Amino acid sequence: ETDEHDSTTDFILGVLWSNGDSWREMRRFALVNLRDFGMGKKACEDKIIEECQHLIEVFKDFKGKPFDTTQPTNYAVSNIICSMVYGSRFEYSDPEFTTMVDRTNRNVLLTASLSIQVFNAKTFIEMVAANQKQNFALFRRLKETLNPDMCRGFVDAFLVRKQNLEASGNKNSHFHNDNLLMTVTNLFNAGTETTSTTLRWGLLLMAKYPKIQDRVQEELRRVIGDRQVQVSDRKSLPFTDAVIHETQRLGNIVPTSLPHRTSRDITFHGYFIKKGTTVYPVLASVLHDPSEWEKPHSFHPAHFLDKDGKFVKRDAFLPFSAGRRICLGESLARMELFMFFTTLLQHFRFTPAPGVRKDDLDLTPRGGITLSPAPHQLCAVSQM
Ligand code: HEM
Repeated sequence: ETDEHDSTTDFILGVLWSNGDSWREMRRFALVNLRDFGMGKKACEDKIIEECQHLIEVFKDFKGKPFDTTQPTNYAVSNIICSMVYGSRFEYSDPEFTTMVDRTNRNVLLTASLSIQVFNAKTFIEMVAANQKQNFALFRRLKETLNPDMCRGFVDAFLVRKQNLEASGNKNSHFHNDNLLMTVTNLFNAGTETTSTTLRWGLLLMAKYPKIQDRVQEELRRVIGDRQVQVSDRKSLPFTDAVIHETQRLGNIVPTSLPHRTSRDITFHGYFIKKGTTVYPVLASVLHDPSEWEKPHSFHPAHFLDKDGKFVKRDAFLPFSAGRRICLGESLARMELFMFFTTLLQHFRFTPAPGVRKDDLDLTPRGGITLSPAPHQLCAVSQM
């Protein structure tokens, strides 16, 4: 009964994609088109494989010296959603791209707590406005070169639909410039920081727990060897799959999901909740539930393995939330996490910076709308 997002969501995402018919139509259009542009399919797998190579080059350039993984990981992950939305990836040296990604990343951190939200509201709004300006410039360029018979990405598909509706005299549709901006911003924001943060948790956990990293790398060597990992390999990599799931479970990176609003009066677990009340679905109540998990607060990949080492699904694994507003990008995020994590672990051994003991690697999350690792550096020691 909480299909609606609360208006705080608009503030957090910097957009107005919250409720009613507009949400329904935009969500449907985004899903259909992202699938057309590869979400969950081979085309997307190929894009991720290409992006992995760019990310590997950046990691290699550090030559095993310690570095902060945030920016390159953000850029690589963001490029996947960019290629679906705008129709092309960007170079990591392109300031038009990097400033947009960096601003989004900063804005997520600015939402750390309510008092900081108020304090930072001006900076937040300025950065949202700057990203909007850049998006309008990108839309303009795409519009100038639009070919209705060959859509390059989501923006093209939206513009073509808008033009067709206008040509048929429909002036009241949801396909207007504001909704284009909102939907693109939603996809860009939701599709970058979440997946990148999860991936960085995964690398940090590997440096912190080298014996688990050993087992992942042993499995990758035994099952894959030197060849490129493919999505279809997942079922043959149960330990690695369990590590990725456990990273998402323990990481609990979207701790309060997005604020929802009850669409009618309801009694839930004996509590009366009035229509229109803001509800925060606290995902830790399932992800860290002591009645569901043997070691709720430890990194324990065996949560997802049976006694024979086979992968097992768990009902309380809900990092993407649930219900009608469940994460729209779940299949994309799962594919990205699997492909990026396995490819990086094939190529590199992740260790703490020299002089830092693995026990000193801090797993206390840094707050915000997402929970990310505290600032840290890792060494990526080349294995191939
Ligand atoms: C590990 C990565 C990710 C996690 C943990 C995650 C988690 C979530 C969560 C918890 C929500 C809120 C659901 C609710 O309101 O109950 C959400 C919404 C959403 N996510 Fe994700 N997400 C991830 C990646 C992505 C990606 C890659 C995309 C890109 C397409 C994406 C697009 C969205 C959108 C558009 C919504 C809003 C859906 C709506 O309001 O109808 N997410 N996500």
